[in-house]
Amino acid sequence: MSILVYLCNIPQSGESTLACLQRVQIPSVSFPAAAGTAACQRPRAAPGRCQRRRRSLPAPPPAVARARPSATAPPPWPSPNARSAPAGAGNLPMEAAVASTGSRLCCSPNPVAKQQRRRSSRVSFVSRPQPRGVCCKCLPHSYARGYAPAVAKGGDARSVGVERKRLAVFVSGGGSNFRAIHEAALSGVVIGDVVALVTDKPGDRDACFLQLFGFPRWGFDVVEWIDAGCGGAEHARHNGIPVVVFPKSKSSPEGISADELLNALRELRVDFILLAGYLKRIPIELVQMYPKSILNIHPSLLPAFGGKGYYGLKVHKAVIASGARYSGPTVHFVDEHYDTGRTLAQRVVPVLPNDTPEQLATRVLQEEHQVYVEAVAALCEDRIVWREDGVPLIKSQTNPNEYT
Ligand SMILES: Nc1nc2c(c(=O)[nH]1)N[C@@H](CN(C=O)c1ccc(C(=O)N[C@@H](CCC(=O)O)C(=O)O)cc1)CN2
Ligand SMILES: NCC(=O)N[C@@H]1O[C@H](COP(=O)([O-])[O-])[C@@H](O)[C@H]1O
Repeated sequence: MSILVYLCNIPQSGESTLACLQRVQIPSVSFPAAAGTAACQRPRAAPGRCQRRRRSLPAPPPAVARARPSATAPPPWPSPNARSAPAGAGNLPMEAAVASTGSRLCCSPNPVAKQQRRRSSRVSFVSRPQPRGVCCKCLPHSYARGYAPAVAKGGDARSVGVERKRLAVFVSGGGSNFRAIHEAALSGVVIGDVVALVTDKPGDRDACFLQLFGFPRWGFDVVEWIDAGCGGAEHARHNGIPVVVFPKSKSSPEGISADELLNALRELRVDFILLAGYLKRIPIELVQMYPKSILNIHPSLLPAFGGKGYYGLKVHKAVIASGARYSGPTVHFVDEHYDTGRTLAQRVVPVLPNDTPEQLATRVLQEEHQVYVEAVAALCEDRIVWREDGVPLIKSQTNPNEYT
């Protein structure tokens, strides 16, 4: 049995390998791998040279093979007429009454599903410092329990007693929202760690850019291109974050199946999934395994301009063509359909009379980076409360009686 382990020279000048691994929160592992699992993505632009080394490893213990998550159906949304959420319906005991609305609030997410996801991993792994830093790569269902992430600098009183949440971010393109979330996690604004980047576009920058913005933008400055667009997977590789390719497709044959993805997320002990410009539908098995635990950011004021066909510049073109005077991003929980999950947060920006789709996209994107980080910070601090009619609210960090 053998896997490819790519060793890269990640350490910065004068930095020890271990310090480097702690800085980028990268596991230093070599582990058994099951045959035929998706290969990891080779880092492309890592600072040092990547050396490709084939190693033979013992076959994985049988326990590692294809353990399947037992997803539980999500609790039914409480009926608007319900006096209170049904017991055990995924809501914790009432948290408080909100004077302004007279409604009652409950907590989430569903502790039962969360407990199931946290079932101890049966993966054993051999962890030893690599001679020259480690690029990454976990093979999906044999991923070793990660290196305990270093506590991000900037941790403050908010983080005392709050367990750092483990985040998987899904991207298809440039990844500016992913980078904003990752930077917020490293700075301590978000009490969590990005432990995986999932993408359907692991590295084909042209296709990814075309995909997201729907047209070629050849001939403009490459730096702008990288900054503005296809870099989600690149940023992950640069920062030692494992990249998982999902789904499998002709353009990404190394991708994994939905079952393998569920397994990988459970092995990674992921608490929350954050979609950030991901263009594929999240399968219902994943939605059921992560009730009230998957967020998405959409670049319009949902429910307007959402659903199948509404992504990237297509959204902004439709907004401008409609004559709408305002637009803005929506952060919402994800259900099995495109953009129909419960809205959690929105920001508003003006649509100017001579706006081009690109100009509006830029204005909206600036707000996305802020509102998504705020929503993810609230999610990681358990500050999301669910009104009895099923509307999620964000409890203020400073005033527990204030909600948005
Ligand atoms: N189960 C869910 N999956 C996803 C959701 C969701 O709300 N529920 N959100 C999308 C993100 N998104 C809008 O925010 C979105 C992405 C893509 C599309 C779309 O029409 N896609 C095309 C295929 C595009 C491609 O593969 O290049 C399509 O399905 O025909 C609409 C909305 C992420 N997943
Ligand atoms: N319907 C989904 C959709 O259109 N998502 C949008 O894709 C862009 C991704 O940018 P990023 O890769 O720079 O974060 C963002 O504007 C996001 O709202």
